[in-house]
Amino acid sequence: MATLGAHKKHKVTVVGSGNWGSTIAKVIAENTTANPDLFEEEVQMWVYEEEVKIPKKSRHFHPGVGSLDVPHKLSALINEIHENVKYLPDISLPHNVVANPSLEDSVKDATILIFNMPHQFIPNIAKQIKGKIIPYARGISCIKGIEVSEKRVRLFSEMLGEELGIYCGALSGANVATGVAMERWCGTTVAYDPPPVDSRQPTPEQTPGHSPHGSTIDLTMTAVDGTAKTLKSVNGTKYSKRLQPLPNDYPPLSHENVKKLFHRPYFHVSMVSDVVAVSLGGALKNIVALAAGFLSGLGWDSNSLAEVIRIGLKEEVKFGLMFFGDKGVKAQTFLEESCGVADIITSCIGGRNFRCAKISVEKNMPIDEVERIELNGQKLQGTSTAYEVQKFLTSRNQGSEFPLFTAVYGILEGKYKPDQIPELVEPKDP
Ligand SMILES: NC(=O)C1=CN([C@@H]2O[C@H](COP(=O)(O)OP(=O)(O)OC[C@H]3O[C@@H](n4cnc5c(N)ncnc54)[C@H](O)[C@@H]3O)[C@@H](O)[C@H]2O)C=CC1
Ligand SMILES: O=C(CO)COP(=O)(O)O
Repeated sequence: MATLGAHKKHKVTVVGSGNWGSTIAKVIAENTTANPDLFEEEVQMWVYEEEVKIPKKSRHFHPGVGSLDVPHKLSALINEIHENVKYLPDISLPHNVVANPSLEDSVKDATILIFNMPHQFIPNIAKQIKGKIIPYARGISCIKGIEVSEKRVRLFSEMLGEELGIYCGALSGANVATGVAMERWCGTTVAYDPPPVDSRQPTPEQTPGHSPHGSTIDLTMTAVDGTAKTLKSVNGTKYSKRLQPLPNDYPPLSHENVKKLFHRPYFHVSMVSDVVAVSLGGALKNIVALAAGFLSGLGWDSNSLAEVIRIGLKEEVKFGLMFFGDKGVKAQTFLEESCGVADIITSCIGGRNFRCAKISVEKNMPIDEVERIELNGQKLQGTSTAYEVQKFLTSRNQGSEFPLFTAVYGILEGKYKPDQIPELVEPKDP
């Protein structure tokens, strides 16, 4: 897409610096360097500050050098040695990744915000940056989780869009972070489907030939003269305030340009418009991976894991169509894209949820305890998602329609044993 007339560049901030947050900052920083006409080279990465010691097994630890054996601020250490020794050890980060411990400062000038942290921390982060970001900023959520309140379930792309008054897309795929960080080939799916925010002057995001909106757009167009009306909803996402068009002096955020922010030779991006399936696939597969881990812990083999994957995929699609059917979700996205089938498979082979669930059965230990011992501060997303999904299904009396999700919840609660999974997921006679 031509960038004629554009003279500003997008400034990108990654909000989060865990295992995946640091990896995606690396990917993006490589791409801002490769695309200097579109993006400012420096990528800010917000770091939840903590004191860390350089591990003795790290290549940065030199015995006898005293300063290396004392606690350091994580953000300062990242900027000094260009490595996140706690959450992404042994991977060099490009020098244009700049760690920033101040959340407000890191986001203040960004036109593109990449949200990438364990989902339980997002509501608090959204509260802190509300009103402190550029009003026409755009977001991409890399978060694999969902937000559940009393009677509704929200994607984090929706939640961030609504709370911050910006458009937010989603990135998700079969992307165990260490493999991506080591530049081993995989695919990912990016959903980016912003509404047309100006009826008279199409925004640069409206790429010819890109007819993105997955479902009927129920929104009030804004006008260029300032008599803009409030956008009510886009694909069902309610915006608390008017969506601001991206000024024309920025390069358009077309699918082509968004892809340039993420695509690498080792990280192949498929652009879609189905934000729901991309977000839900990433969230729900974490529950499925727990089931696979429980069975693997019993010593059951790949046949059992394949059955868990099959049933899990079916429940993902059903959940999407049942609760987000009005938002343009497509079964095809789950079945064909990395964010669906491929993510379930990798997560049931090598993800943290799988590994910790397996160990919890092998050692007969609560999974929270395994998480604490094994993950060095990284967070499991499947356990909280299993509870959140169950809370939502129970409030609608629909738990029995999702037997695998319900079985995982029951195992976490101690109500069932992992070897009961087969009988729990067996279809009941009508
Ligand atoms: N690690 C992986 O292989 C992948 C993870 N994801 C998803 O990416 C998201 C982020 O995960 P990771 O980067 O792996 O995180 P992580 O599991 O490494 O979590 C640790 C992060 O949480 C931060 N943190 C701890 N306490 C905090 C607090 N009170 N407030 C804010 N931040 C706090 C830590 O500073 C650290 O950055 C999750 O939704 C995850 O499901 C997606 C693809 C791959
Ligand atoms: O999302 C992932 C792979 O795509 C990683 O899953 P875990 O959080 O279970 O490690």
